[in-house]
Amino acid sequence: MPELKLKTLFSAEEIERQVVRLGQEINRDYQDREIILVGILKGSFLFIADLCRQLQGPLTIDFMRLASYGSETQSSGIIELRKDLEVSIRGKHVLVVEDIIDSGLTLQSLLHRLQERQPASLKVCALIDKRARREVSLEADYIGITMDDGFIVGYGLDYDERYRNLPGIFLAEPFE
Ligand SMILES: O=P(O)(O)OC[C@H]1O[C@H](OP(=O)(O)OP(=O)(O)O)[C@H](O)[C@@H]1O
Ligand code: HPA
Ligand SMILES: [Mg+2]
Repeated sequence: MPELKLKTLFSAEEIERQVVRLGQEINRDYQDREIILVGILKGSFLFIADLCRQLQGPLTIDFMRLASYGSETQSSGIIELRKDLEVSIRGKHVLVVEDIIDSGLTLQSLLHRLQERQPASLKVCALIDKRARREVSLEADYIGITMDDGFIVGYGLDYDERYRNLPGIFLAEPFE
């Protein structure tokens, strides 16, 4: 695979500022209500690790693994469930933690699956909201950073499984 040419879009410091702000908003809204944080693997692993350390109320953490991009830069449209939750969410306050909402297809499939399990509430926190390629009209309840089009990597986001470990978020220039 050729090396991508990367341009800094959001620094680690900017991401940290947004994670702290999101934590404050979530703390204010949930107060002492217990949350089940649902991280969507793999992309959200760094975001949920940082976000959960900003949260002050009682919470538990579980993960789902959904995938549709593989080695492409556009959604295949087929949202594959590779790992389900291990806990029941019935009657619980669920907060989904996503790294990015792009076409919206992953979130649409996810919310459909989770709503059927009758949680007390179901909200979404997304670090990145990329609106240019949205195919379904969905909004997150908590949004870190909004951006225009362009394929990004870093802070959990990959291209063909690489670059997830970068501390900031970068624009992959060949895909602009
Ligand atoms: O709004 P969408 O167009 O559906 O895109 C968003 C989803 O795509 C990516 O997952 P991916 O399929 O790449 O799996 P990964 O998290 O394991 O990288 C990303 O982590 C989101 O879950
Ligand atoms: O821009 C992106 N980068 C990495 N993964 C993604 N999944 C949806 N959009 C993106
Ligand atoms: Mg991916």
